[in-house]
Amino acid sequence: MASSSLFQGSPFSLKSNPSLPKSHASPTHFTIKASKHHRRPADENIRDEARRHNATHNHRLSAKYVPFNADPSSTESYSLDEIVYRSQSGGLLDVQHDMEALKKYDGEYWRSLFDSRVGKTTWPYGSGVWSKKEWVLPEIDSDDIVSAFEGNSNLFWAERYGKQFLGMSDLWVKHCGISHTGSFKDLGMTVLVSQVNRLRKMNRPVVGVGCASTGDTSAALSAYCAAAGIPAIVFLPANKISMAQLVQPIANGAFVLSIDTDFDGCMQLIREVTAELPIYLANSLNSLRLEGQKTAAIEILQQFDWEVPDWVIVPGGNLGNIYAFYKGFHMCKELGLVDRIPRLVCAQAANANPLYLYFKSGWKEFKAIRASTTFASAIQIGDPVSIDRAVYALKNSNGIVEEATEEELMDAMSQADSTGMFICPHTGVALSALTKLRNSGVIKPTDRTVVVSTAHGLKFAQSKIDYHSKNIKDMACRFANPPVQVKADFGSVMDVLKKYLLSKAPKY
Ligand SMILES: Cc1ncc(COP(=O)(O)O)c(C=O)c1O
Ligand SMILES: N[C@@H](CCOP(=O)(O)O)C(=O)O
Repeated sequence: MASSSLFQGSPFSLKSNPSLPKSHASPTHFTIKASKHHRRPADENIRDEARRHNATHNHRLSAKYVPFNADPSSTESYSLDEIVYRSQSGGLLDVQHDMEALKKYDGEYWRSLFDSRVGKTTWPYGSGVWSKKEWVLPEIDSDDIVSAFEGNSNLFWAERYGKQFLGMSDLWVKHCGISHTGSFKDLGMTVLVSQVNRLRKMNRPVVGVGCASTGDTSAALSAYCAAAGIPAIVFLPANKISMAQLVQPIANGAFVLSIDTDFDGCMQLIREVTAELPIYLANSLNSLRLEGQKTAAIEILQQFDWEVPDWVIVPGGNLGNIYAFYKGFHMCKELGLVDRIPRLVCAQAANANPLYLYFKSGWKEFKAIRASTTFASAIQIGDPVSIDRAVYALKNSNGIVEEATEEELMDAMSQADSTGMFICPHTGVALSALTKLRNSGVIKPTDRTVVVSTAHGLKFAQSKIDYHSKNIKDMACRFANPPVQVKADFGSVMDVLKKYLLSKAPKY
């Protein structure tokens, strides 16, 4: 157990509430006292209030960049205040936390601290990301944080979908896409843009922030930059993202380049450009992003009262997120919040499946591919930058990779919608993977399974319109539910309604 003295100087220091006996000190006490008796002065906002509290905190926790999966003898590391995306050898980087310092607090401490912050407006902990600040960017001043109180997304019990289509009783959909800009990218972008905000205050040479995107990273980057007054530059593959996604950065005032190439071409260009110009790279090649995204994994455990699900299924494209989930789960295990991690499944569209092919080869040879058009357009990626991270995550979680054809993913999306969800095609990919693993008996009927929904269905309304109008070449659109055209007279309306009600009437 953590001794009470360990709470001193912690983010919820005893100094905040010296009247409490040390044996009863807990993060929760601070919050309860604050919410019951404290009234913010009229001329103070929640940021000012946080600044006043933070003056007593001492930051003993830290994090730095190290080469990803480095040899234990490696001494290469960089401050998070440096602008660096690659290791000396050209490999990926990872954010490494001072685990010894974090381990001074036991699992119960962290569980209570994180639980105590849910549902509050205390800056910045009202965010599902920043409620885990000590594990994300422990050293950033709360005043520098750019947050839309992202995270804390719904974990939806997919009761009807699970029962009707899969014979499952414990199926959940983590709605990461019901968020500020409509995708899980908000979780990572709050962290990256906050760090940029800090760098700019330190007069580091960052004029703007840029990304290549299939539509969700660009939306999140544009919104967070707009909130902070930082220029955003987005490279989009022309005619390959949805209208709703295209209009997001335009509306948020970003500098939008529509480029006649695919995502991989845009990614290559933004890497070259950010090496030449004072533009900070916002794609998940930048490991800062994954620090925010990993909090979705912690949140899932928290929502299950720190019980570990058996499976978590994540749609994969550039492959940062599957590693972020692994990292979040692994940190919870290492720091004693839980005693195991779930098995991970990465789900890819068959039209954009380089990881699946690699997995099927027994991890023998990775080949980048040219991804074909897919309704899951945000994962139309053939040369994922985080391939090494994904393989690491899957190997260390006894993971699996599955794929879904266009028809499978659209049918799964439509079936899910018919049970009250309104999911994106990428979530359809994940649900198809689940169906295959259920049919093959790998996932059992009673296994607690979480499907990660990565974007809001409204961003992909056109794909649903095409499906329900049976307007897709070579697709049966078996679950289409087109509107019935009917004349504007009582008799005609009654006729179609009676027919409908008869088809729905219970058979006794
Ligand atoms: C909606 C959606 N789902 C899934 C993904 C895949 O995430 P990742 O690139 O981290 O694999 C992306 C982006 O790539 C996305 O925008
Ligand atoms: N789906 C992504 C693709 C880029 O992924 P990133 O996580 O590396 O930024 C998008 O929406 O752009």
